[in-house]
Amino acid sequence: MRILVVGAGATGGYFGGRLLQAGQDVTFLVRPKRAAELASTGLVIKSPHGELTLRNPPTVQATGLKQTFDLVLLSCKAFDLEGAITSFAPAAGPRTATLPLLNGMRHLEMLDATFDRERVLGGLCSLAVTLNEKREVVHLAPMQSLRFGERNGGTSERVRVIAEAFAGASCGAQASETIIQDMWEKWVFLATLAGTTCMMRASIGQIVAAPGGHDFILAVLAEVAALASAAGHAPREDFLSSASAMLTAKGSPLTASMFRDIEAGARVEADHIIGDLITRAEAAKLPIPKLRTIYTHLKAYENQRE
Ligand SMILES: NC(=O)C1=CN([C@@H]2O[C@H](COP(=O)(O)OP(=O)(O)OC[C@H]3O[C@@H](n4cnc5c(N)ncnc54)[C@H](OP(=O)(O)O)[C@@H]3O)[C@@H](O)[C@H]2O)C=CC1
Ligand SMILES: CC(C)(CO)C(=O)C(=O)O
Repeated sequence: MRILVVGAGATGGYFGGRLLQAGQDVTFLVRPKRAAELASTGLVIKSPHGELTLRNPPTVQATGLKQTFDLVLLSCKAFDLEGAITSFAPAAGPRTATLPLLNGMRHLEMLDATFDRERVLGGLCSLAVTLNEKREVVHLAPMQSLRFGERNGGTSERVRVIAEAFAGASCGAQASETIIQDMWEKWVFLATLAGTTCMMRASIGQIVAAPGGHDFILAVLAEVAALASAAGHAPREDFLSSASAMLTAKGSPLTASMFRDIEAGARVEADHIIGDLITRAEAAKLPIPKLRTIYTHLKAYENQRE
């Protein structure tokens, strides 16, 4: 199976690197700066699951994309999606499956508009990864999971083939027969985690230890969960109880990748992760006072960066 990983940042570098390590036919679609970095230092992964340096990982730049691939693993940030779609479109033939790893949901509609719905799978990843100052991929905690599946549910031959390609990569990848529900639940968790830790500039444990912190987190969770329910994807009971526990755990160092981006002064996916929820709340006429404050805060941060 020929796999094109779009982006060799934190998530793309991690999962693409694990696939390469397992002997899969992987090429990274990168921009010039990242191409030069990878050519000079290789792709370096530092992880509790094992460190890895891949010298000269196969890369291609948009102008050099001449052939189609079987699978596109899409790992850009939401604000780069339009440009990324234009770049990888020549690699997506009629039988190419695109598997996005982005948080949120709105990217599915954007991908459908270019590639048609049946060529776009559902997907998500759960792990904490970042690029350090040496541009190495640093995996911050043992948790790792990547899920993918048919958006109409059930399974298919192409999903089975993708699962086979991931089988030797030991990166927690697994097919799902309920991927859209899984993506909604991930969004509920992430929006609560990113919204609260970014606004408070603190980890879950530090927020919980502050007066009103525990209740604030649960109130945000309730707002996002109500939106998922209004969209027909009410979070499942077991998800809600484990999410509530993780999001209110005393002493927890947990933060979101968006929090790490803010700490680094980097751009954030405010519109994709929180703004899209506000749009949906307005359509459903649901009150979301906490999410509105979080969104104002993130947009003010973005204004400050300009
Ligand atoms: N980091 C994490 O722990 C997690 C992140 N996510 C989600 O995964 C998604 C990706 O995040 P993450 O991996 O952290 O982001 P990064 O910023 O680390 O990586 C994104 C990469 O995409 C590349 N890119 C963007 N546009 C293009 C293009 N047109 N052609 C080629 N490469 C391109 C960027 O390249 P360049 O270097 O040139 O800018 C960058 O290397 C986000 O939606 C995030 O919310 C989900 C779970 C965990
Ligand atoms: C939920 C979490 C923390 C793990 O995947 C995440 O998606 C992120 O930090 O962006």
